Amino acid sequence: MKLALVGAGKMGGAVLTGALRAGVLDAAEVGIYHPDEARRTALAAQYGVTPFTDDDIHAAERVLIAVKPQSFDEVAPLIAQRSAAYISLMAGVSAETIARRVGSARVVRAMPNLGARVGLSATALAHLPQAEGEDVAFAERLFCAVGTVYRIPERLFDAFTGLAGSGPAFAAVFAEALADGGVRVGFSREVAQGLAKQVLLASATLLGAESPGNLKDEVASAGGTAIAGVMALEQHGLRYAAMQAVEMAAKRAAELSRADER
Ligand SMILES: NC(=O)C1=CN([C@@H]2O[C@H](COP(=O)(O)OP(=O)(O)OC[C@H]3O[C@@H](n4cnc5c(N)ncnc54)[C@H](O)[C@@H]3O)[C@@H](O)[C@H]2O)C=CC1
Ligand SMILES: O=C(O)[C@@H]1CCC=N1
Repeated sequence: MKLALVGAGKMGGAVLTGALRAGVLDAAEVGIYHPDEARRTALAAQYGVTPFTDDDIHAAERVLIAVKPQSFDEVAPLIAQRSAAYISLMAGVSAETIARRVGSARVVRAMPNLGARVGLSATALAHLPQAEGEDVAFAERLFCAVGTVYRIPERLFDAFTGLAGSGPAFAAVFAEALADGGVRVGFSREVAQGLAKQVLLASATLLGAESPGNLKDEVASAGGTAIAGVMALEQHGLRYAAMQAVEMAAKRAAELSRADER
């Protein structure tokens, strides 16, 4: 079972590392492809796998595409072959488009998030009919190694990208803003950032067992401090801003699906 990774960056690297660690992939059967020889040699050494040449990529049984959507048009002819299965985690590039460009309809589409680095990705999966069976089962094992897999219709991928794929960036902005608030009320940046992170970690863990509304109600006592803060968030439109963030990110994913807007 030879897997070629094309695009060993932040997301491709996270999935590869998690799958090797979980034993879903055997390092001896994985290669990293990059057209630049020095780059593929360095990346392969970094992950303890094989550097893949043009010949190797054309002999691979499966190809994981983890380049930027904007690079796909340039990368597709380099990796195209009829007998391979392709798993893509690119935002906004449809399974049909991938199939057309690589010449194989054995295509599985995934949308993970950076939670993959810590085994907590929420990953969407969808596939073309030709990838039914072992191809999609393989993709499911791969992404289960880095978190939880959700089988959803491909028409919901842009929405999933807006909320789950992009969400860690929104949470990080909120963490940064909380830390700024801490600095404003007198803490050093270092202390404020540490406190903001711990608050989000504790809240995320608590949210594993209860709804967001309940958690808010448990913290916000009558006439207390938290409800005063919640009122400030509402006054300044945090809820609207968060909803718009998801909507705009989903819209951008839809734009990316049109080659001329990538
Ligand atoms: N970063 C994130 O949180 C998420 C990213 N994604 C998707 O993952 C994909 C990659 O994103 P990142 O990892 O963030 O970007 P990145 O820039 O870290 O990784 C892209 C990698 O592709 C490599 N590359 C470029 N051209 C290549 C070629 N011709 N052959 C082989 N490798 C080549 C680059 O050297 C780079 O290491 C994107 O399509 C994005 O939509 C999906 C979900 C979340
Ligand atoms: O490139 C991005 O912004 C995103 C995050 C989710 C998928 N790709």
